[in-house]
Amino acid sequence: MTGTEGTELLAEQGFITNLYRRLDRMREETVRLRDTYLRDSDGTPGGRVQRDIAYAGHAQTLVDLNVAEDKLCFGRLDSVDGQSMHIGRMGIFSEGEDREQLLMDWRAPSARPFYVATAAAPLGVRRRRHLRIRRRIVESISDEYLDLTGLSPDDPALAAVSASGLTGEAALLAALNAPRTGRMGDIVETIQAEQDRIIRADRAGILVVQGGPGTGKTAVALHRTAYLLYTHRGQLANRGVLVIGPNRTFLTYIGQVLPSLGENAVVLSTVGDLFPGVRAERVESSRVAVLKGRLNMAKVIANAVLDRQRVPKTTITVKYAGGDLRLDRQLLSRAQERAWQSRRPHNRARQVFLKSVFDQLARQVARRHREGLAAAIPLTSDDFEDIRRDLRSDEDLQAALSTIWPALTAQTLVRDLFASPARLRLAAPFLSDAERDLLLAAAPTQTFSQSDVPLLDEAAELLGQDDRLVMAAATRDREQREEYAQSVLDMLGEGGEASDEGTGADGFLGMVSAADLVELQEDAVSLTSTAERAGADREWTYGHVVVDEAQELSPMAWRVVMRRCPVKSMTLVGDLAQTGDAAGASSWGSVLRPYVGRDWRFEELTVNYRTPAEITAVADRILASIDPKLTAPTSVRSTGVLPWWQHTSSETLVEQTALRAAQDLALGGEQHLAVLVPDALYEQVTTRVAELVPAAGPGHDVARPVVVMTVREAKGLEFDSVILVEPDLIVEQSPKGRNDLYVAVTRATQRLGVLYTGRRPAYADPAPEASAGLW
Ligand SMILES: Nc1ncnc2c1ncn2[C@@H]1O[C@H](COP(=O)(O)OP(=O)(O)OP(=O)(O)O)[C@@H](O)[C@H]1O
Repeated sequence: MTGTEGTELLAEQGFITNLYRRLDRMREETVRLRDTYLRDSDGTPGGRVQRDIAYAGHAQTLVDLNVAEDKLCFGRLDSVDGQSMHIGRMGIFSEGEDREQLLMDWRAPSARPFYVATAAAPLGVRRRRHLRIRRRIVESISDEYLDLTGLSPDDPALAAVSASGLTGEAALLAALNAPRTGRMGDIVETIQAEQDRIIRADRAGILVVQGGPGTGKTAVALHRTAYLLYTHRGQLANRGVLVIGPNRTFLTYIGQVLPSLGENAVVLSTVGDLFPGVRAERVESSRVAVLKGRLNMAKVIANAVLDRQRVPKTTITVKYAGGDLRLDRQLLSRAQERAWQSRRPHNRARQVFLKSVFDQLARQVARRHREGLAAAIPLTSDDFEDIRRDLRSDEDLQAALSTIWPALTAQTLVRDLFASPARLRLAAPFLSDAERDLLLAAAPTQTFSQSDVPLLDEAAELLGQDDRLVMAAATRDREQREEYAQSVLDMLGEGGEASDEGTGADGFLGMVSAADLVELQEDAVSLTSTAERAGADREWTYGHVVVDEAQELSPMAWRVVMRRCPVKSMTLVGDLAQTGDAAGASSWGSVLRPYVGRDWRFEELTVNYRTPAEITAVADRILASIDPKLTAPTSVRSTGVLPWWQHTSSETLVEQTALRAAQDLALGGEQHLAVLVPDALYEQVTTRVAELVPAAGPGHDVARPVVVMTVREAKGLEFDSVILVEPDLIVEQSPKGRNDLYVAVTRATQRLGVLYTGRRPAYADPAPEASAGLW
C-alpha cells in the first residue's frame, strides 16, 4: 500500500466510523419510539389498533436498520466539479437542522452513475471508488478514474482505468471468486451497466430478460424488485410484488436477497403454490404435465363447468303441499337461459337459476290454487313470498336442483372431471382416446400436482364464489370464534383467575366480552402484512409480477400468472436454451402473444458471471448442439482449473461418485458441492454419499456443504463445485435432456467433474465438428 492509499484508507475509515455511529443512534431512537408505543394506548379498540400499527412500523424500521449493518456503504462517487457522495444500502442523513445527506441509497437516481458511468461516458464522474468493509472496518479501496482529461500519460491514475468494460472490476472479481454459502447474496456493490439498465427499466408493461446461465438474471430480477418498490413505493407497497420461481428449493435459495435489500412486501411462490389451500405435492409424469399444460385445457375446464349446468331430458317431479311440482325441460331451460344471460360465474349464476326455478314453481302452485277448492281466496304477494321461501327450504327440491346446477368448488370440479371417463369425453372431445386415458390414469384423488393448479385456478375463475356461501362461512367462523372466546372467558372465571370484582388479574377480564375478544383478534388480522394477505387470497392482484426461470411455465400456467397482474406490469427472466419442462416455452413471442400481442420489451444479458471460461467451453459445445444459432454468454473470468472426466464401470459408479465427493470436500474451505444425478440414480447416490460424507444431504437442504440433486432441482442454483454423474442418462431421461445437461454443467463457480460409464462425451473436448456429432 502506498502512502497516499494509506491516507485515503484512514480518511474513509473516519467517515465510515461516523456513519455507523449515526446508524447506531437511529437504531436507539427507533427502539425508544417503538417502546413508547408499547405503553401508549387510550384503551379503546381503535386506539389499540393505532398503537399496534405504529409499533409494527417502528419494528419494521428497526429490521431495516439492522439489515443495513452489513455493507452499509460500499462506494463513493467523486464528480468533476469536486463534489463527492458515498453510496450504500440506504439513504442516511446527518442529525440536526441541516440534515446533510451522508449516504445515498443505491436505488436513488443520483446513484446511477456509480453503476453505469464509463471512461467513454463518464456522466460527470471523475472517480468511482469501491470500498470493501467488513465488521465496520475499511479493508481496502479500489478506484477507477473515468474523467481522464488533463492527466499526463504517466499518471498512476491511468493504470487504474478498466479496459474490460466491467464496472469496479476488482470488486466484481472478488465477489465472483468468493465461496458460495448455499444462499444467494445481493450484488448491490457490483451491479454492471447492462444489468443496471434492466433493474431501472420502466415499470409499465412486460419486460422479457433473456440471458444464458450465470448472466445474473435472478440477481437482476430481485434487484429490480427492490428498485421498483423503492421508486414506486406508493403504488406497490399496498398491492405487493409477486416473485415466481421454479421450485421451493430455489425460493429458499433466493429468499434472503430481498430482505437484505430491506424489502418485505414481496410474495415468493411457485406456480404450484398460487392456489391457497392446495399444496401441489403429487408427482406426475411429464407426458401428463404436457397435456395439462396445453392451452386447450382452458376449453376443457370451461366445458366441464357447462356440463354441470345441464338440463335433464326427463321431467323431475317433486311432492309439494300434497301435489306434484313438475321440473320439466321447458321450465329448467328457461331458468338456465336466465342464469346464462346474467353472465355471472357458475356459483353466482346459480342464484339466478334457482330464483327463476322457484318463481316458476311458485306460479305452478298459484295455478293449482286457482284451480283448487280455495280459489275464491286470491293469493297475496305475501303468500307468494311464503311459497317461495317454502320451496327454497324443501329438501327434495334442493336435492333435485343441486344435481342440475350444483354449487361447486374448483377442487370438486377438477377431481370429478378426471375421475369420470364420461365427463372427460364430454369436456374434451378434441383429445384422443389415448390422451384421455392418460389423464384418467393420473386422476388427482387426495392431493394435486403442480400442473393441476392452473386447472384449479381456471375452474375457480369460471365458478366464482357463491356470495351467500362466503357470507354464511364468515358468519359461522365468527360464531365459532365467539364460542371459543366465551369458553376461554368461562374457564378463566371458573378457574378463579378472575377476582371477586369480576376482573382478571390485570383488571381487564370483567370488562371484555367474547365479541370484544373476537374484534381484537380481527384487528390483529388487519395488521398482517401485504405479503401475508396477498399470499392467502387467490384473487389478489399484484402491482408487479416477476417470473424467474420463466421458460419453464406451461401455457396454462401463464394464464394463472397473467390473472395475478391485470395491469401487466411484469419482469420475465429466463433462458430458452435451459427449458427443462416438456410443457415449457420455446419462444417468448408465442408465450406472450395471447395476452399482449407484440406489446412487450426485450433485453438480453450477455456476460456469464458464474462459470469460469474453462467450464463455459464445455457448456458452449453443448449449447451449439441444442441450437447452433444460440449465442453463448461470455465468461468474465478464468480459474486455470480444467473440468475432469472420469470413466468408471457401472458397478463402481456410485462408489466412485461418493469417493470423488469426499475428496472434493477434503479440499477444505467453506465450499459447497453439488452432486447432480439422473433421476434413476438419485436414491443410490444420496445414500452412499451420505454414508461417506456425513455433511451430505438431499437437494432441498441447499445450505449443506454437500447436496445430491436431480438437475430439475438444481435449476437456478449454483455451487463452488459440481460433480455430474452419468450425463448420457440425463440426456436420455427427458425430451429436453440436452437442455438439462446444459443446465447441469453451468452450475459451478469453480470446479466441474464428470463421471461416466459409456464412451467419453464428445463435448468433453474441443473439436470443430463437435456440435454435429455430440450424440
Ligand atoms: N454484477 C454482479 N456482481 C456480482 N455477482 C454477480 C453479478 N451478476 C451476477 N452475479 C453472480 O453471478 C451468479 C449468477 O447469477 P444468477 O444466478 O442471477 O444468474 P442467472 O442468469 O439467473 O443464472 P441461471 O440461468 O443459471 O439460473 C450469482 O452468484 C450472482 O450473484
